[in-house]
Amino acid sequence: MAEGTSLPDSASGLKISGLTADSRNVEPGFLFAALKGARTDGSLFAPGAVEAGAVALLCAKDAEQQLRAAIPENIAVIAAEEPRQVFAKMAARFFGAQPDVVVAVTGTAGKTSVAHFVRQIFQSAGHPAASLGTLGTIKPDGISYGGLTTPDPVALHRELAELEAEGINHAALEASSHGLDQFRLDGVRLTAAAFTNLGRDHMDYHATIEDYLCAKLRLFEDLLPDGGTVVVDPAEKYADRVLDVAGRRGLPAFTVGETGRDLKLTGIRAVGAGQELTLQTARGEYKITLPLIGRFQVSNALIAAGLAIAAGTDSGLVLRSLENLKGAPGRLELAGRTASGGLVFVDYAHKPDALDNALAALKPFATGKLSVVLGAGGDRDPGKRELMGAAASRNADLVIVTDDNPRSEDPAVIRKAVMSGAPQAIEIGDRFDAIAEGIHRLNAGDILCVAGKGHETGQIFGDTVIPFSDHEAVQHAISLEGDT
Ligand SMILES: CC(=O)N[C@H]1[C@@H](OP(=O)(O)OP(=O)(O)OC[C@H]2O[C@@H](n3ccc(=O)[nH]c3=O)[C@H](O)[C@@H]2O)O[C@H](CO)[C@@H](O)[C@@H]1O[C@H](C)C(=O)N[C@@H](C)C(=O)N[C@H](CCC(=O)O)C(=O)O
Ligand SMILES: Nc1ncnc2c1ncn2[C@@H]1O[C@H](COP(=O)(O)OP(=O)(O)OP(=O)(O)O)[C@@H](O)[C@H]1O
Ligand SMILES: N[C@H](CCC[C@H](N)C(=O)O)C(=O)O
Ligand SMILES: [Mg+2]
Repeated sequence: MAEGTSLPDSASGLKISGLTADSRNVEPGFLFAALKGARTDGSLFAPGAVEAGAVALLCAKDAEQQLRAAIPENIAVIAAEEPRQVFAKMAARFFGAQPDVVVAVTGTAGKTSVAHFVRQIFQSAGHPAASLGTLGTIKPDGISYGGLTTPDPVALHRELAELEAEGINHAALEASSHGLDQFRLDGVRLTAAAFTNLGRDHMDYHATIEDYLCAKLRLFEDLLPDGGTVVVDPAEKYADRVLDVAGRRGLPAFTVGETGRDLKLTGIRAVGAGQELTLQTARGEYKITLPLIGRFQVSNALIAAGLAIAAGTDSGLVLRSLENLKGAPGRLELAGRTASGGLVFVDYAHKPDALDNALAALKPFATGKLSVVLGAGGDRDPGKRELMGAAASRNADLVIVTDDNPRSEDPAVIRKAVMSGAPQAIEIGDRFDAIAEGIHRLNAGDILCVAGKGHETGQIFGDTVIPFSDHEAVQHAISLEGDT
Protein backbone atom coordinates (compact mmCIF):
# COMPACT_ATOMS: atom_id res chain seq x y z
CA MET A 1 0.00 0.00 0.00
CA ALA A 2 1.27 3.48 -0.88
CA GLU A 3 2.76 5.65 1.81
CA GLY A 4 0.22 7.73 3.69
CA THR A 5 -2.64 5.24 3.44
CA SER A 6 -2.12 3.31 6.68
CA LEU A 7 -5.17 2.80 8.88
CA PRO A 8 -5.46 2.29 12.65
CA ASP A 9 -5.05 -1.35 13.79
CA SER A 10 -8.64 -1.36 14.99
CA ALA A 11 -9.75 -0.96 11.37
CA SER A 12 -7.93 -4.00 10.04
CA GLY A 13 -10.09 -7.05 9.38
CA LEU A 14 -13.25 -4.95 9.40
CA LYS A 15 -15.66 -6.07 6.68
CA ILE A 16 -18.00 -3.37 5.43
CA SER A 17 -20.23 -3.02 2.39
CA GLY A 18 -19.81 0.73 2.05
CA LEU A 19 -18.99 3.87 4.00
CA THR A 20 -20.44 7.32 4.50
CA ALA A 21 -20.26 10.33 6.79
CA ASP A 22 -23.93 11.11 6.24
CA SER A 23 -26.41 9.03 8.27
CA ARG A 24 -29.01 9.60 5.55
CA ASN A 25 -26.91 7.54 3.14
CA VAL A 26 -26.27 4.56 5.43
CA GLU A 27 -27.16 1.12 4.05
CA PRO A 28 -26.94 -2.28 5.78
CA GLY A 29 -23.32 -3.28 6.40
CA PHE A 30 -21.96 0.28 6.15
CA LEU A 31 -19.41 2.07 8.27
CA PHE A 32 -20.73 5.43 9.45
CA ALA A 33 -18.20 8.15 10.22
CA ALA A 34 -19.62 10.36 12.97
CA LEU A 35 -17.78 13.61 12.29
CA LYS A 36 -17.99 16.93 14.06
CA GLY A 37 -18.81 19.53 11.43
CA ALA A 38 -19.23 23.25 10.99
CA ARG A 39 -22.99 23.09 11.59
CA THR A 40 -23.69 19.95 13.56
CA ASP A 41 -22.10 16.87 15.12
CA GLY A 42 -22.36 13.57 13.25
CA SER A 43 -22.37 11.70 16.59
CA LEU A 44 -25.94 12.87 17.09
CA PHE A 45 -26.94 10.73 14.13
CA ALA A 46 -25.09 7.56 15.20
CA PRO A 47 -28.14 5.79 16.70
CA GLY A 48 -30.08 6.47 13.49
CA ALA A 49 -27.17 5.19 11.41
CA VAL A 50 -27.12 1.96 13.42
CA GLU A 51 -30.85 1.58 12.95
CA ALA A 52 -30.32 1.96 9.21
CA GLY A 53 -27.83 -0.93 9.28
CA ALA A 54 -24.41 0.54 10.10
CA VAL A 55 -22.13 -2.20 11.50
CA ALA A 56 -19.22 0.04 12.43
CA LEU A 57 -18.66 3.62 13.51
CA LEU A 58 -15.69 5.91 13.20
CA CYS A 59 -15.42 8.85 15.59
CA ALA A 60 -13.06 11.26 17.29
CA LYS A 61 -11.22 9.95 20.36
CA ASP A 62 -12.90 12.49 22.61
CA ALA A 63 -16.36 11.47 21.39
CA GLU A 64 -15.84 7.72 21.82
CA GLN A 65 -17.25 7.20 25.31
CA GLN A 66 -20.43 9.10 24.73
CA LEU A 67 -20.96 7.39 21.39
CA ARG A 68 -20.49 3.88 22.78
CA ALA A 69 -23.10 4.64 25.42
CA ALA A 70 -25.62 5.57 22.73
CA ILE A 71 -25.35 2.44 20.56
CA PRO A 72 -25.57 -1.37 20.96
CA GLU A 73 -22.41 -3.19 22.13
CA ASN A 74 -22.03 -5.34 19.01
CA ILE A 75 -21.24 -2.30 16.85
CA ALA A 76 -17.53 -1.83 16.20
CA VAL A 77 -16.24 1.62 17.13
CA ILE A 78 -12.98 3.00 15.77
CA ALA A 79 -11.77 6.12 17.53
CA ALA A 80 -9.09 8.27 15.93
CA GLU A 81 -7.28 11.53 16.66
CA GLU A 82 -8.11 12.78 13.13
CA PRO A 83 -11.24 10.88 12.15
CA ARG A 84 -11.64 12.79 8.86
CA GLN A 85 -8.17 11.72 7.78
CA VAL A 86 -8.79 8.11 8.76
CA PHE A 87 -12.13 8.25 6.94
CA ALA A 88 -10.47 9.44 3.73
CA LYS A 89 -7.86 6.70 3.97
CA MET A 90 -10.62 4.13 4.51
CA ALA A 91 -12.37 5.44 1.39
CA ALA A 92 -9.09 5.10 -0.54
CA ARG A 93 -8.69 1.52 0.70
CA PHE A 94 -12.35 0.65 0.07
CA PHE A 95 -12.50 1.88 -3.53
CA GLY A 96 -8.89 0.84 -4.20
CA ALA A 97 -8.14 1.70 -7.80
CA GLN A 98 -6.96 5.13 -8.95
CA PRO A 99 -5.63 6.38 -12.29
CA ASP A 100 -1.88 5.61 -12.61
CA VAL A 101 -1.00 9.28 -12.69
CA VAL A 102 -2.84 11.77 -10.48
CA VAL A 103 -1.61 15.35 -10.06
CA ALA A 104 -3.14 18.08 -7.88
CA VAL A 105 -3.08 21.86 -7.85
CA THR A 106 -3.78 24.26 -5.02
CA GLY A 107 -3.73 28.06 -4.76
CA THR A 108 -6.20 30.91 -4.40
CA ALA A 109 -6.70 31.44 -8.13
CA GLY A 110 -6.02 29.36 -11.20
CA LYS A 111 -6.83 25.85 -9.92
CA THR A 112 -9.69 25.24 -12.34
CA SER A 113 -7.70 26.67 -15.24
CA VAL A 114 -4.61 24.60 -14.43
CA ALA A 115 -6.58 21.36 -14.02
CA HIS A 116 -8.40 22.10 -17.29
CA PHE A 117 -5.08 22.69 -19.06
CA VAL A 118 -3.37 19.61 -17.60
CA ARG A 119 -6.24 17.44 -18.81
CA GLN A 120 -5.90 18.85 -22.33
CA ILE A 121 -2.11 18.37 -22.30
CA PHE A 122 -2.40 14.74 -21.16
CA GLN A 123 -5.05 14.10 -23.80
CA SER A 124 -3.02 15.60 -26.60
CA ALA A 125 -0.03 13.47 -25.53
CA GLY A 126 -2.26 10.43 -26.04
CA HIS A 127 -3.23 9.70 -22.41
CA PRO A 128 -6.98 9.36 -21.71
CA ALA A 129 -7.43 11.98 -18.98
CA ALA A 130 -9.90 13.62 -16.62
CA SER A 131 -9.99 16.75 -14.48
CA LEU A 132 -11.91 17.03 -11.20
CA GLY A 133 -12.84 20.34 -9.62
CA THR A 134 -15.14 23.34 -9.64
CA LEU A 135 -16.46 22.45 -13.10
CA GLY A 136 -17.15 18.85 -11.99
CA THR A 137 -15.47 15.84 -13.55
CA ILE A 138 -14.50 16.37 -17.18
CA LYS A 139 -13.42 13.35 -19.18
CA PRO A 140 -13.20 12.45 -22.85
CA ASP A 141 -16.89 11.53 -23.09
CA GLY A 142 -18.37 14.49 -21.20
CA ILE A 143 -18.82 16.33 -17.96
CA SER A 144 -20.61 15.54 -14.71
CA TYR A 145 -21.14 18.26 -12.14
CA GLY A 146 -20.38 17.45 -8.50
CA GLY A 147 -21.02 20.59 -6.43
CA LEU A 148 -17.79 20.99 -4.48
CA THR A 149 -14.37 21.94 -5.89
CA THR A 150 -12.79 19.09 -3.94
CA PRO A 151 -15.40 16.35 -3.45
CA ASP A 152 -15.84 14.57 -0.13
CA PRO A 153 -13.57 11.52 0.24
CA VAL A 154 -16.22 8.94 -0.62
CA ALA A 155 -17.30 10.74 -3.79
CA LEU A 156 -13.66 11.42 -4.72
CA HIS A 157 -12.39 7.88 -4.27
CA ARG A 158 -15.46 6.39 -5.96
CA GLU A 159 -14.87 8.71 -8.90
CA LEU A 160 -11.15 7.88 -9.12
CA ALA A 161 -11.92 4.15 -9.11
CA GLU A 162 -14.54 4.62 -11.83
CA LEU A 163 -12.08 6.59 -13.96
CA GLU A 164 -9.51 3.83 -13.63
CA ALA A 165 -12.11 1.24 -14.59
CA GLU A 166 -12.94 3.26 -17.70
CA GLY A 167 -9.28 3.23 -18.76
CA ILE A 168 -8.64 6.86 -17.83
CA ASN A 169 -5.09 6.60 -16.54
CA HIS A 170 -4.30 10.29 -16.00
CA ALA A 171 -6.17 12.79 -13.79
CA ALA A 172 -5.72 16.35 -12.51
CA LEU A 173 -7.41 17.41 -9.26
CA GLU A 174 -8.19 20.81 -7.78
CA ALA A 175 -7.22 20.82 -4.11
CA SER A 176 -9.25 23.52 -2.35
CA SER A 177 -8.12 24.80 1.03
CA HIS A 178 -11.37 23.48 2.57
CA GLY A 179 -10.70 20.11 0.99
CA LEU A 180 -7.15 20.01 2.30
CA ASP A 181 -8.13 21.25 5.76
CA GLN A 182 -10.91 18.65 5.98
CA PHE A 183 -8.63 15.83 4.77
CA ARG A 184 -10.86 15.18 1.75
CA LEU A 185 -7.88 14.26 -0.48
CA ASP A 186 -5.96 12.07 1.94
CA GLY A 187 -5.27 8.67 0.41
CA VAL A 188 -5.01 9.96 -3.17
CA ARG A 189 -1.75 8.66 -4.69
CA LEU A 190 -0.17 11.77 -6.18
CA THR A 191 2.70 11.95 -8.65
CA ALA A 192 3.12 15.73 -8.57
CA ALA A 193 1.50 18.74 -6.91
CA ALA A 194 1.51 22.44 -7.76
CA PHE A 195 0.92 25.79 -6.05
CA THR A 196 -0.38 28.71 -8.13
CA ASN A 197 -0.58 31.69 -5.76
CA LEU A 198 -2.06 32.90 -2.49
CA GLY A 199 -4.31 35.93 -2.12
CA ARG A 200 -7.25 36.92 0.02
CA ASP A 201 -10.02 34.33 0.11
CA HIS A 202 -12.13 32.30 2.51
CA MET A 203 -11.26 34.48 5.48
CA ASP A 204 -14.66 33.46 6.82
CA TYR A 205 -13.30 29.91 7.21
CA HIS A 206 -9.60 30.31 7.93
CA ALA A 207 -8.72 32.43 10.96
CA THR A 208 -5.62 34.07 9.43
CA ILE A 209 -3.68 34.11 6.14
CA GLU A 210 -1.10 31.88 7.86
CA ASP A 211 -3.83 29.38 8.70
CA TYR A 212 -5.06 29.51 5.07
CA LEU A 213 -1.50 29.00 3.79
CA CYS A 214 -0.96 26.08 6.18
CA ALA A 215 -4.07 24.36 4.80
CA LYS A 216 -2.60 24.71 1.31
CA LEU A 217 0.81 23.52 2.45
CA ARG A 218 -0.73 20.21 3.60
CA LEU A 219 -0.71 19.22 -0.08
CA PHE A 220 3.09 19.30 -0.06
CA GLU A 221 3.73 18.39 3.60
CA ASP A 222 1.34 15.47 4.00
CA LEU A 223 -0.21 14.36 0.73
CA LEU A 224 2.58 14.31 -1.82
CA PRO A 225 4.52 11.07 -1.22
CA ASP A 226 8.32 10.84 -1.13
CA GLY A 227 9.65 11.28 -4.65
CA GLY A 228 6.63 13.32 -5.76
CA THR A 229 7.47 16.55 -7.58
CA VAL A 230 6.55 20.04 -6.37
CA VAL A 231 5.72 22.48 -9.20
CA VAL A 232 5.87 26.20 -8.47
CA ASP A 233 6.75 29.64 -9.82
CA PRO A 234 9.37 30.89 -7.31
CA ALA A 235 8.43 34.53 -8.01
CA GLU A 236 4.92 34.03 -6.55
CA LYS A 237 4.39 35.33 -3.03
CA TYR A 238 4.60 32.41 -0.55
CA ALA A 239 6.26 30.13 -3.14
CA ASP A 240 9.29 30.17 -0.81
CA ARG A 241 7.17 28.44 1.84
CA VAL A 242 6.25 25.72 -0.63
CA LEU A 243 9.89 25.33 -1.69
CA ASP A 244 10.91 25.18 2.00
CA VAL A 245 8.67 22.15 2.42
CA ALA A 246 10.13 20.55 -0.71
CA GLY A 247 13.67 21.25 0.56
CA ARG A 248 12.96 19.91 4.03
CA ARG A 249 11.39 16.73 2.66
CA GLY A 250 13.95 16.28 -0.13
CA LEU A 251 11.23 16.40 -2.81
CA PRO A 252 12.24 17.35 -6.36
CA ALA A 253 11.06 20.84 -7.35
CA PHE A 254 10.12 21.80 -10.91
CA THR A 255 10.19 25.58 -11.17
CA VAL A 256 8.57 27.73 -13.86
CA GLY A 257 8.23 31.41 -14.76
CA GLU A 258 10.65 34.29 -15.06
CA THR A 259 12.84 33.08 -12.21
CA GLY A 260 12.10 29.40 -12.81
CA ARG A 261 14.81 26.91 -13.66
CA ASP A 262 12.98 24.20 -15.62
CA LEU A 263 10.60 26.25 -17.76
CA LYS A 264 12.17 29.69 -17.72
CA LEU A 265 10.03 32.40 -19.25
CA THR A 266 12.31 34.90 -21.01
CA GLY A 267 9.77 36.72 -23.14
CA ILE A 268 6.06 37.43 -23.65
CA ARG A 269 4.75 39.23 -26.74
CA ALA A 270 1.07 39.92 -27.42
CA VAL A 271 0.01 38.53 -30.80
CA GLY A 272 -3.67 39.13 -31.65
CA ALA A 273 -5.78 37.35 -29.04
CA GLY A 274 -2.80 35.27 -27.94
CA GLN A 275 0.68 35.56 -26.49
CA GLU A 276 4.01 34.38 -27.86
CA LEU A 277 6.14 32.94 -25.08
CA THR A 278 9.87 32.38 -25.18
CA LEU A 279 10.90 29.54 -22.91
CA GLN A 280 14.33 28.21 -21.98
CA THR A 281 14.29 24.52 -21.16
CA ALA A 282 16.77 21.68 -20.70
CA ARG A 283 16.04 20.89 -24.37
CA GLY A 284 16.81 24.41 -25.61
CA GLU A 285 14.68 27.43 -26.45
CA TYR A 286 11.02 27.13 -27.47
CA LYS A 287 8.77 29.81 -28.94
CA ILE A 288 5.16 28.93 -28.19
CA THR A 289 2.03 30.85 -29.13
CA LEU A 290 -0.46 30.51 -26.30
CA PRO A 291 -3.95 31.14 -27.72
CA LEU A 292 -5.15 32.90 -24.54
CA ILE A 293 -5.03 36.46 -23.23
CA GLY A 294 -3.97 37.60 -19.77
CA ARG A 295 -0.64 37.35 -17.97
CA PHE A 296 -2.21 35.03 -15.42
CA GLN A 297 -3.06 32.50 -18.12
CA VAL A 298 0.67 32.34 -18.90
CA SER A 299 1.31 31.45 -15.24
CA ASN A 300 -1.45 28.85 -15.31
CA ALA A 301 -0.21 27.33 -18.57
CA LEU A 302 3.37 27.05 -17.27
CA ILE A 303 2.24 25.44 -14.02
CA ALA A 304 0.09 23.01 -16.02
CA ALA A 305 2.99 22.20 -18.33
CA GLY A 306 5.22 21.67 -15.28
CA LEU A 307 2.73 19.23 -13.76
CA ALA A 308 2.45 17.25 -16.99
CA ILE A 309 6.24 17.07 -17.44
CA ALA A 310 6.74 16.17 -13.78
CA ALA A 311 4.18 13.40 -14.30
CA GLY A 312 6.34 11.90 -17.04
CA THR A 313 4.87 13.33 -20.25
CA ASP A 314 7.46 14.21 -22.91
CA SER A 315 8.37 17.89 -22.55
CA GLY A 316 8.39 18.50 -26.32
CA LEU A 317 4.84 17.16 -26.62
CA VAL A 318 3.75 19.15 -23.59
CA LEU A 319 5.12 22.46 -24.86
CA ARG A 320 3.67 22.00 -28.35
CA SER A 321 0.26 21.19 -26.87
CA LEU A 322 0.19 24.63 -25.19
CA GLU A 323 -0.46 26.08 -28.66
CA ASN A 324 -3.93 24.45 -28.69
CA LEU A 325 -5.07 25.11 -25.11
CA LYS A 326 -8.66 26.18 -24.59
CA GLY A 327 -9.50 28.36 -21.58
CA ALA A 328 -11.79 26.92 -18.92
CA PRO A 329 -15.42 27.96 -19.45
CA GLY A 330 -16.13 31.37 -17.94
CA ARG A 331 -12.47 32.30 -17.44
CA LEU A 332 -11.85 35.44 -19.55
CA GLU A 333 -14.19 33.97 -22.13
CA LEU A 334 -15.45 36.09 -25.02
CA ALA A 335 -19.22 35.86 -24.59
CA GLY A 336 -20.49 38.34 -27.17
CA ARG A 337 -19.92 41.23 -29.58
CA THR A 338 -22.36 44.11 -29.84
CA ALA A 339 -23.48 45.65 -33.12
CA SER A 340 -21.80 48.86 -31.95
CA GLY A 341 -18.41 47.11 -31.87
CA GLY A 342 -18.04 46.40 -28.15
CA LEU A 343 -16.78 43.09 -26.73
CA VAL A 344 -18.22 41.32 -23.69
CA PHE A 345 -16.15 38.88 -21.62
CA VAL A 346 -17.35 36.60 -18.83
CA ASP A 347 -14.87 35.93 -16.05
CA TYR A 348 -15.08 34.06 -12.74
CA ALA A 349 -13.18 36.71 -10.76
CA HIS A 350 -14.89 36.78 -7.35
CA LYS A 351 -11.90 37.84 -5.26
CA PRO A 352 -10.03 41.18 -5.20
CA ASP A 353 -6.79 39.88 -6.77
CA ALA A 354 -8.66 38.00 -9.47
CA LEU A 355 -10.58 41.17 -10.40
CA ASP A 356 -7.35 43.13 -10.60
CA ASN A 357 -5.83 40.49 -12.84
CA ALA A 358 -8.85 39.93 -15.08
CA LEU A 359 -9.36 43.66 -15.69
CA ALA A 360 -5.63 44.23 -16.24
CA ALA A 361 -5.68 41.41 -18.81
CA LEU A 362 -8.56 42.98 -20.73
CA LYS A 363 -7.34 46.59 -20.57
CA PRO A 364 -4.84 46.33 -23.47
CA PHE A 365 -7.63 45.09 -25.74
CA ALA A 366 -9.91 48.05 -25.00
CA THR A 367 -9.16 50.86 -27.41
CA GLY A 368 -12.15 52.61 -25.82
CA LYS A 369 -13.50 52.22 -22.27
CA LEU A 370 -13.31 49.24 -19.95
CA SER A 371 -16.37 48.53 -17.80
CA VAL A 372 -17.23 45.84 -15.29
CA VAL A 373 -20.39 44.32 -13.79
CA LEU A 374 -19.75 42.68 -10.42
CA GLY A 375 -21.29 41.61 -7.14
CA ALA A 376 -20.11 39.61 -4.14
CA GLY A 377 -21.45 36.35 -2.79
CA GLY A 378 -23.62 36.17 0.31
CA ASP A 379 -22.55 33.92 3.22
CA ARG A 380 -18.95 34.38 2.11
CA ASP A 381 -16.12 36.48 3.59
CA PRO A 382 -17.68 39.97 3.98
CA GLY A 383 -14.19 41.49 4.23
CA LYS A 384 -13.54 40.98 0.53
CA ARG A 385 -16.54 43.04 -0.63
CA GLU A 386 -15.13 46.55 -0.29
CA LEU A 387 -11.79 45.32 -1.67
CA MET A 388 -13.57 43.93 -4.73
CA GLY A 389 -15.32 47.26 -5.28
CA ALA A 390 -11.97 49.03 -4.96
CA ALA A 391 -10.29 46.64 -7.43
CA ALA A 392 -13.11 47.28 -9.91
CA SER A 393 -12.97 51.06 -9.63
CA ARG A 394 -9.15 51.06 -9.76
CA ASN A 395 -9.12 49.23 -13.11
CA ALA A 396 -12.35 50.09 -14.92
CA ASP A 397 -13.81 53.31 -16.32
CA LEU A 398 -17.35 52.27 -15.41
CA VAL A 399 -18.43 49.99 -12.55
CA ILE A 400 -21.91 48.48 -12.20
CA VAL A 401 -22.58 46.76 -8.87
CA THR A 402 -25.16 43.99 -8.89
CA ASP A 403 -26.06 40.70 -7.14
CA ASP A 404 -24.01 37.49 -7.18
CA ASN A 405 -25.59 34.67 -5.18
CA PRO A 406 -26.90 36.64 -2.16
CA ARG A 407 -27.73 33.29 -0.46
CA SER A 408 -29.19 33.96 3.01
CA GLU A 409 -28.13 37.63 3.11
CA ASP A 410 -29.92 40.85 2.20
CA PRO A 411 -28.62 41.63 -1.33
CA ALA A 412 -28.81 45.40 -0.73
CA VAL A 413 -26.45 45.10 2.25
CA ILE A 414 -23.90 43.19 0.15
CA ARG A 415 -24.14 45.72 -2.70
CA LYS A 416 -23.64 48.56 -0.23
CA ALA A 417 -20.42 46.94 1.01
CA VAL A 418 -19.12 46.55 -2.55
CA MET A 419 -20.15 50.16 -3.34
CA SER A 420 -18.14 51.38 -0.36
CA GLY A 421 -15.02 50.45 -2.36
CA ALA A 422 -16.45 51.92 -5.59
CA PRO A 423 -18.38 55.06 -4.66
CA GLN A 424 -18.74 56.15 -8.31
CA ALA A 425 -20.38 52.88 -9.29
CA ILE A 426 -23.91 52.48 -10.60
CA GLU A 427 -26.04 50.12 -8.48
CA ILE A 428 -28.48 47.79 -10.28
CA GLY A 429 -29.61 44.84 -8.16
CA ASP A 430 -31.10 42.69 -10.89
CA ARG A 431 -28.17 40.95 -12.59
CA PHE A 432 -29.75 40.81 -16.02
CA ASP A 433 -30.61 44.52 -15.92
CA ALA A 434 -27.06 45.31 -14.80
CA ILE A 435 -25.56 43.33 -17.69
CA ALA A 436 -28.03 44.91 -20.15
CA GLU A 437 -27.08 48.39 -18.92
CA GLY A 438 -23.37 47.60 -19.31
CA ILE A 439 -23.99 46.34 -22.84
CA HIS A 440 -26.19 49.30 -23.72
CA ARG A 441 -23.35 51.67 -22.85
CA LEU A 442 -20.77 49.93 -25.07
CA ASN A 443 -19.32 51.82 -28.02
CA ALA A 444 -16.79 50.67 -30.64
CA GLY A 445 -13.56 49.56 -29.00
CA ASP A 446 -15.11 49.25 -25.52
CA ILE A 447 -14.93 46.11 -23.40
CA LEU A 448 -17.33 44.94 -20.71
CA CYS A 449 -16.25 42.31 -18.18
CA VAL A 450 -19.10 40.45 -16.46
CA ALA A 451 -17.36 39.16 -13.36
CA GLY A 452 -18.04 36.66 -10.60
CA LYS A 453 -20.16 33.83 -11.96
CA GLY A 454 -18.10 32.38 -14.79
CA HIS A 455 -19.54 28.94 -15.63
CA GLU A 456 -22.33 29.12 -13.01
CA THR A 457 -25.86 28.41 -14.15
CA GLY A 458 -27.87 29.77 -11.23
CA GLN A 459 -28.41 32.77 -8.98
CA ILE A 460 -28.86 31.68 -5.34
CA PHE A 461 -31.44 33.56 -3.25
CA GLY A 462 -31.95 31.95 0.17
CA ASP A 463 -32.11 28.23 -0.53
CA THR A 464 -33.54 28.73 -4.01
CA VAL A 465 -31.43 28.55 -7.14
CA ILE A 466 -32.90 30.54 -9.99
CA PRO A 467 -31.53 29.54 -13.41
CA PHE A 468 -29.14 32.26 -14.55
CA SER A 469 -26.19 32.21 -16.92
CA ASP A 470 -24.02 35.24 -17.59
CA HIS A 471 -23.38 33.88 -21.11
CA GLU A 472 -27.10 33.66 -21.85
CA ALA A 473 -27.77 37.03 -20.24
CA VAL A 474 -25.10 38.62 -22.45
CA GLN A 475 -26.53 37.05 -25.61
CA HIS A 476 -30.07 38.04 -24.67
CA ALA A 477 -29.11 41.61 -23.81
CA ILE A 478 -27.20 41.93 -27.11
CA SER A 479 -30.24 40.67 -29.03
CA LEU A 480 -32.45 43.25 -27.28
CA GLU A 481 -30.02 46.02 -28.30
CA GLY A 482 -30.50 44.91 -31.91
CA ASP A 483 -34.27 45.35 -31.50
CA THR A 484 -34.11 48.98 -30.40
C1 LIG B 1 -17.94 24.26 5.75
C2 LIG B 1 -17.66 23.03 4.95
O1 LIG B 1 -16.75 23.01 4.15
N1 LIG B 1 -18.47 21.98 5.17
C3 LIG B 1 -18.22 20.70 4.52
C4 LIG B 1 -18.20 19.62 5.57
O2 LIG B 1 -19.44 19.61 6.16
P1 LIG B 1 -19.55 19.50 7.74
O3 LIG B 1 -18.92 18.20 8.13
O4 LIG B 1 -18.99 20.71 8.38
O5 LIG B 1 -21.14 19.39 7.84
P2 LIG B 1 -22.18 19.56 9.02
O6 LIG B 1 -23.42 19.97 8.34
O7 LIG B 1 -21.68 20.34 10.18
O8 LIG B 1 -22.45 18.05 9.52
C5 LIG B 1 -21.55 17.31 10.35
C6 LIG B 1 -21.65 15.85 10.00
O9 LIG B 1 -22.97 15.38 10.29
C7 LIG B 1 -23.46 14.62 9.22
N2 LIG B 1 -24.92 14.58 9.23
C8 LIG B 1 -25.67 15.71 9.15
C9 LIG B 1 -27.04 15.65 9.12
C10 LIG B 1 -27.68 14.38 9.17
O10 LIG B 1 -28.90 14.23 9.16
N3 LIG B 1 -26.89 13.28 9.28
C11 LIG B 1 -25.53 13.34 9.29
O11 LIG B 1 -24.87 12.31 9.35
C12 LIG B 1 -22.87 15.32 8.01
O12 LIG B 1 -22.85 14.47 6.87
C13 LIG B 1 -21.45 15.63 8.50
O13 LIG B 1 -20.59 14.53 8.28
O14 LIG B 1 -17.94 18.36 4.96
C14 LIG B 1 -18.89 17.99 3.96
C15 LIG B 1 -18.45 16.64 3.39
O15 LIG B 1 -17.13 16.70 2.90
C16 LIG B 1 -18.98 19.04 2.88
O16 LIG B 1 -19.99 18.70 1.95
C17 LIG B 1 -19.28 20.41 3.47
O17 LIG B 1 -19.20 21.35 2.44
C18 LIG B 1 -20.22 22.38 2.45
C19 LIG B 1 -21.48 21.84 1.78
C20 LIG B 1 -19.69 23.60 1.68
O18 LIG B 1 -20.45 24.46 1.24
N4 LIG B 1 -18.40 23.73 1.51
C21 LIG B 1 -17.76 24.82 0.78
C22 LIG B 1 -17.52 26.05 1.63
C23 LIG B 1 -16.43 24.26 0.27
O19 LIG B 1 -15.96 23.22 0.74
N5 LIG B 1 -15.83 24.93 -0.68
C24 LIG B 1 -14.56 24.50 -1.17
C25 LIG B 1 -13.77 25.63 -1.74
C26 LIG B 1 -14.28 26.33 -2.97
C27 LIG B 1 -13.28 27.42 -3.38
O20 LIG B 1 -12.06 27.17 -3.45
O21 LIG B 1 -13.70 28.56 -3.59
C28 LIG B 1 -14.75 23.32 -2.14
O22 LIG B 1 -13.85 22.44 -2.18
O23 LIG B 1 -15.78 23.27 -2.83
N1 LIG C 1 -2.94 32.47 -11.92
C1 LIG C 1 -3.87 33.37 -11.64
N2 LIG C 1 -3.55 34.49 -10.94
C2 LIG C 1 -4.48 35.41 -10.63
N3 LIG C 1 -5.77 35.34 -11.00
C3 LIG C 1 -6.16 34.27 -11.70
C4 LIG C 1 -5.23 33.22 -12.04
N4 LIG C 1 -5.91 32.28 -12.71
C5 LIG C 1 -7.18 32.68 -12.77
N5 LIG C 1 -7.36 33.88 -12.18
C6 LIG C 1 -8.62 34.63 -11.97
O1 LIG C 1 -9.40 33.85 -11.06
C7 LIG C 1 -10.63 33.45 -11.66
C8 LIG C 1 -10.90 32.02 -11.30
O2 LIG C 1 -9.94 31.20 -11.96
P1 LIG C 1 -9.98 29.63 -11.74
O3 LIG C 1 -11.38 29.20 -11.78
O4 LIG C 1 -9.01 29.00 -12.67
O5 LIG C 1 -9.41 29.58 -10.24
P2 LIG C 1 -9.79 28.64 -9.00
O6 LIG C 1 -8.56 28.64 -8.14
O7 LIG C 1 -10.24 27.32 -9.47
O8 LIG C 1 -10.99 29.40 -8.29
P3 LIG C 1 -12.10 28.74 -7.26
O9 LIG C 1 -11.37 28.43 -6.00
O10 LIG C 1 -13.08 29.82 -7.07
O11 LIG C 1 -12.67 27.54 -7.94
C9 LIG C 1 -10.44 33.65 -13.16
O12 LIG C 1 -11.67 33.89 -13.78
C10 LIG C 1 -9.50 34.83 -13.20
O13 LIG C 1 -10.21 36.01 -13.01
N1 LIG D 1 -16.02 28.59 -4.68
C1 LIG D 1 -16.44 29.94 -4.46
C2 LIG D 1 -17.20 30.42 -5.64
C3 LIG D 1 -17.76 31.82 -5.51
C4 LIG D 1 -18.49 32.27 -6.74
C5 LIG D 1 -19.30 33.50 -6.61
N2 LIG D 1 -20.22 33.53 -7.72
C6 LIG D 1 -20.05 33.53 -5.27
O1 LIG D 1 -21.11 32.94 -5.21
O2 LIG D 1 -19.54 34.12 -4.34
C7 LIG D 1 -17.27 30.02 -3.19
O3 LIG D 1 -18.16 29.20 -3.04
O4 LIG D 1 -16.99 30.87 -2.38
MG1 LIG E 1 -11.82 26.14 -9.03
